[in-house]
Amino acid sequence: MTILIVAATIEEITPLLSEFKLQAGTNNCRGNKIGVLITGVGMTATAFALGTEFAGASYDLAINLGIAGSFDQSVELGKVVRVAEDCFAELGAENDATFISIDKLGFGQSVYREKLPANIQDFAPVPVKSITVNKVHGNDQSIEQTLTRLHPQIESMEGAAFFYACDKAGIDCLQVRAISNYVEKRNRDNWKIGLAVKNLNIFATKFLTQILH
Ligand SMILES: O=C(O)c1cccc(C(=O)CC[C@H]2O[C@@H](n3cnc4c(=O)[nH]cnc43)[C@H](O)[C@@H]2O)c1
Repeated sequence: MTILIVAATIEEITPLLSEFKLQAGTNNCRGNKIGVLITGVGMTATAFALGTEFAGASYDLAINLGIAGSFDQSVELGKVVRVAEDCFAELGAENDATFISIDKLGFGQSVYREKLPANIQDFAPVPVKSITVNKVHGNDQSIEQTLTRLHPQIESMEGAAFFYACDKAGIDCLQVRAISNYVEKRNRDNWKIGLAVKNLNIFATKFLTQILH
């Protein structure tokens, strides 16, 4: 099996890389080709890195691992979720108080979905609906407007770009994120990045162990 592991920063997947003795670039692991791609934070960096990668190599499955913010404050920090659907939340035009999506403008598609191979559906975590943003929400009014318009459960800065690139390249894709913070007025003291990274890597290690046999 050929797998590409994609993360914005190396810190988010360091425990996984250590466990499987993987490095950024191409690795041979138990007879499987495993690529590790560190894209940098944000949609532009992700799209460029994946476009470059997919131009030179094909994979059976690409996995995006990262942390994310949860709009729902009843979700425990550290929880691991699977992004079934992601959306370029800001791609479109403002018309005074209303927002016109890229779909409605007729210039493209804002929503992309995971594409799971049949054999991994049984052990994937709970599915959620995510949005991808250039500007992390940190204002009560804009959070309320986004919740009303898109009904997201979580947000990240890369997910939709990951799905977009996989869709264009025709590669199966899975996005798994652990909740590091709530989407609220910015308060870094409340973030639990260490816990989210730990839980994300526990999941990813089990997952990779299962699919590599
Ligand atoms: O210090 C800040 O205000 C700040 C704002 C945005 C992101 C960060 C990070 O350090 C993490 C970047 C990384 O994590 C993902 N992430 C985590 N939480 C969120 C969120 O609430 N909204 C959007 N993205 C989030 C993101 O995908 C980045 O890769 C610090």
